[in-house]
Amino acid sequence: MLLSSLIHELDYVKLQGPIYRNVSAIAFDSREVQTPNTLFVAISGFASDGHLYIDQAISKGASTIIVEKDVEVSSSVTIIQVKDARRALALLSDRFYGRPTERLNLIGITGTNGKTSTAYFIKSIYEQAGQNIGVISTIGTMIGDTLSAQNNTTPESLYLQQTFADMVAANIDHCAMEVSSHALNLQRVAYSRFNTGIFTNLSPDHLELHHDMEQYFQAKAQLFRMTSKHNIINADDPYGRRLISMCSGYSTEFITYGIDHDADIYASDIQYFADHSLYTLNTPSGRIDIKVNLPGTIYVYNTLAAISCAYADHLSLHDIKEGISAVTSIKGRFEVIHQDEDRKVIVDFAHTEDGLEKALLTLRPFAKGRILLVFGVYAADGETGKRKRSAMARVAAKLADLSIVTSDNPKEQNPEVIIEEISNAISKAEGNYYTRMDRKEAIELALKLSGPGDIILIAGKGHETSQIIGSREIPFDEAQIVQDFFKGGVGLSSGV
Ligand SMILES: CC(=O)N[C@H]1[C@@H](OP(=O)(O)OP(=O)(O)OC[C@H]2O[C@@H](n3ccc(=O)[nH]c3=O)[C@H](O)[C@@H]2O)O[C@H](CO)[C@@H](O)[C@@H]1O[C@H](C)C(=O)N[C@@H](C)C(=O)N[C@H](CCC(=O)O)C(=O)O
Ligand SMILES: Nc1ncnc2c1ncn2[C@@H]1O[C@H](COP(=O)(O)OP(=O)(O)OP(=O)(O)O)[C@@H](O)[C@H]1O
Repeated sequence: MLLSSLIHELDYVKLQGPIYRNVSAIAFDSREVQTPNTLFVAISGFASDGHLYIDQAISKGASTIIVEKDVEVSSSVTIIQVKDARRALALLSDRFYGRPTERLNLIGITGTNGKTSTAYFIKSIYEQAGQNIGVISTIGTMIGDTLSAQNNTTPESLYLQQTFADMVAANIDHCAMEVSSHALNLQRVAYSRFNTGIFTNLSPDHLELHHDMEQYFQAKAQLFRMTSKHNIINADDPYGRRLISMCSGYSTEFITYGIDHDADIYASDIQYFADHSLYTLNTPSGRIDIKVNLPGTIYVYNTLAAISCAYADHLSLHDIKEGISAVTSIKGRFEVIHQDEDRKVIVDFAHTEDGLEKALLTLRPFAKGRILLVFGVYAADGETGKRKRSAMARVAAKLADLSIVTSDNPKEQNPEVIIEEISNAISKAEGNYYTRMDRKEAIELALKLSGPGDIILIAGKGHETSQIIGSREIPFDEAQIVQDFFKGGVGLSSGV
């Protein structure tokens, strides 16, 4: 593509060098520059600075560089200075890949918890209605039956636009994607054309980036100014109600869903069972009975979010009902990985205090024996990390009978310090706990200590198949550990 066309709508501060030159690829990481005539975008990051790698990018073939700062390079290289390199990257990626979201019904899902499951419920409903739909989520990107892994919940704009273009090429008409608050603040979704935005809920998370709940809320709220057709909002969530007031001033139509408050789309007559829930779905165009094959209130909410989206897109109540009941499990979301007459072992991605509380509350009414919880708290720096660890510890102390405190993804932090902080907080809240730094040993200990009627909840890593300790990523498969344990049949006690 010709650089002059690519930068046609780019708002730049300074331009130096030829613009009638070819752009063969775009990169924002010098290590990814592979071909001559690459356009390299230098991003001033949190940990490093892309401007430091401009020479490396040029030596590998970059001939156009987007910068935020003054730099000196050879006159054969085109330098374009912009105010915000991440935003420029998003614009250029959209144009480079042919504005793919003009040809997709793009549905963005944001909120602290429930984004992945909402996306999968949406996928199932649209497929039931015979539609082609792609998904971009923490679990990976799904195009057709192919699931590919990605680094972020919401990928950087370059990869995102490339994925949208792949979806268009595969004749996909709809895309349900998770939109993280990082993505909104860091311009990853700028220039993506969202038809629909969905808000699930807001509770403390990612405060290392957003500092406080107000900033976190404002980050999420940006999505609802980017939508052209529908804003779909959980009316039972306090931040959802704030968002409803904000959205009532926008031209985009909004639809509310909920259980407790008046909402356009709501669930009534809810019956909870150990492995599913039943409810009556009420919409302005009729009622229908719904079966959700994942237990607890959270999946009533997540299905209502998905249903509201399908309803807004005029899908039938019949397809909605069938699509919801066709979801029998979602990887790492309340996934039962072992069940016999004595014990049930569940892996769940609960990694926030709200998620952990909801997971434990879902289990409690159906636990004939005790609830044994294996959990850690992933690394978060400073006061934010300390606050999160004690909040999750208090939830564990209150709602689990016994916790085995262990490592999550400690990354560069000292796992012993993290575990000590959690266990001190459990102790202060008068909960029961053991500690095992090695997560495999922690899981095995919980299984050994479990007795008839007990439920073992392994929380925090869900679908993940590795653990990050220091800078090393080590393969780690919780389902496999549990299966191996029961195959070996070692050391099961009759309870402690
Ligand atoms: C905190 C955060 O979001 N960081 C993102 C940010 O990294 P950064 O600013 O620290 O990058 P940096 O290391 O300072 O490097 C600056 C620039 O120099 C470039 N570079 C660097 C080294 C080199 O040799 N050459 C080179 O060109 C880098 O590619 C980058 O463009 O910009 C990078 C490039 O886009 C992202 O990959 C990176 O996401 C990291 C991997 C990350 O872990 N992010 C998490 C916190 C995140 O985004 N999470 C959300 C929410 C998850 C949820 O749902 O809970 C998500 O959407 O995934
Ligand atoms: N509506 C909800 N309210 C509170 N907790 C929830 C809700 N839905 C799911 N959870 C909890 O959060 C965990 C993660 O769920 P899910 O993956 O759907 O959320 P998410 O928003 O996509 O999170 P992430 O972006 O971190 O993957 C679940 O395993 C569950 O414990």
